[in-house]
Amino acid sequence: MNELVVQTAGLTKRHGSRLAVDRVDLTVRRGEVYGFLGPNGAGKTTTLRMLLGLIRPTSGTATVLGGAAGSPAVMERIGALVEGPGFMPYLSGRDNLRVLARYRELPEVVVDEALERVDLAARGGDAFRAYSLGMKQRLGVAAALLGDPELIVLDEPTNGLDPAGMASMRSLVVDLARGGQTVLLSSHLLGEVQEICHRVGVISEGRLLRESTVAELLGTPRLRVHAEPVSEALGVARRFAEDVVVEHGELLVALAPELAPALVRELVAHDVDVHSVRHGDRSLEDVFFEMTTGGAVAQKETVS
Ligand SMILES: Nc1ncnc2c1ncn2[C@@H]1O[C@H](COP(=O)(O)OP(=O)(O)OP(=O)(O)O)[C@@H](O)[C@H]1O
Repeated sequence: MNELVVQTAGLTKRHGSRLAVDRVDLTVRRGEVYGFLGPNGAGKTTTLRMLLGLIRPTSGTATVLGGAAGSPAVMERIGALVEGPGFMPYLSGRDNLRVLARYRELPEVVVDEALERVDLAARGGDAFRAYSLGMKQRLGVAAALLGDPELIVLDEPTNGLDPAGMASMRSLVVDLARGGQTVLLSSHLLGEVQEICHRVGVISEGRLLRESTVAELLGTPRLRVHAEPVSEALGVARRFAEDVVVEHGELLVALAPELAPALVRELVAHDVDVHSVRHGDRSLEDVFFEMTTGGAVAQKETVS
């Protein structure tokens, strides 16, 4: 599981005076779904294109499946949906895949296998132009799956899809990883990354700000406690956890949920009225906002 499928060192791409990707060191491990997460213009597509050898880095290196990014021997083992796939509108989905399979000298059987995996077998005979956006995206993934690649690179695979299309794309990605394939996908959707990725790399303005598991990124779970008087509650809570803040009149306590009953007992023993205790986990969105703006998650009040 710890074998590195992708490793970059100081990967940099400059367009004129603009640094699109700035000294990125990222690692993707075999068998994982890696989420490359960042706002529009952060440098995700540029990085993926360098990993696929579609553009050359200005400096730095990228090793993919043990070889140089973009080398023919490596590309044979990668499937990618990075630029919109160039399908022929009047050919059926199946015939479009047949063309690709023939070009790559793959046996015909891989076409139906790929259609099956993306749940398009029943509509494989329909013309590409008659496909919904979701079906077009799925066909793009099917094209990436031809030849059973070890690494699948998907640039914003759910972009433009409706909620049902997004859900089906997410479950497809999860299935691919279950089948042993490594998936590197980019996204600006935090919830999506939180739901399906094992590890994430957070990129903003060309810099990789952090690379870790989603759980590590979210940190210790928090309890959100509505209790009064707040100053008394704060004093009690600080005996349980170092990290306690007051937010919108409630305490946010960095404490495992199983310790909630003990905290409540102690609050009550100190004549504090406990109105509610909820899980107050930070979302990936909060963490992301903090990282990319360097600001606080929310307005914090100070209580003396
Ligand atoms: N060929 C190019 N010439 C000049 N600037 C470019 C070129 N390609 C990308 N850029 C710039 O590099 C930066 C990173 O772009 P990139 O497409 O990699 O971002 P992204 O994270 O994929 O964003 P999006 O989600 O919008 O696709 C942007 O500021 C973009 O305008």
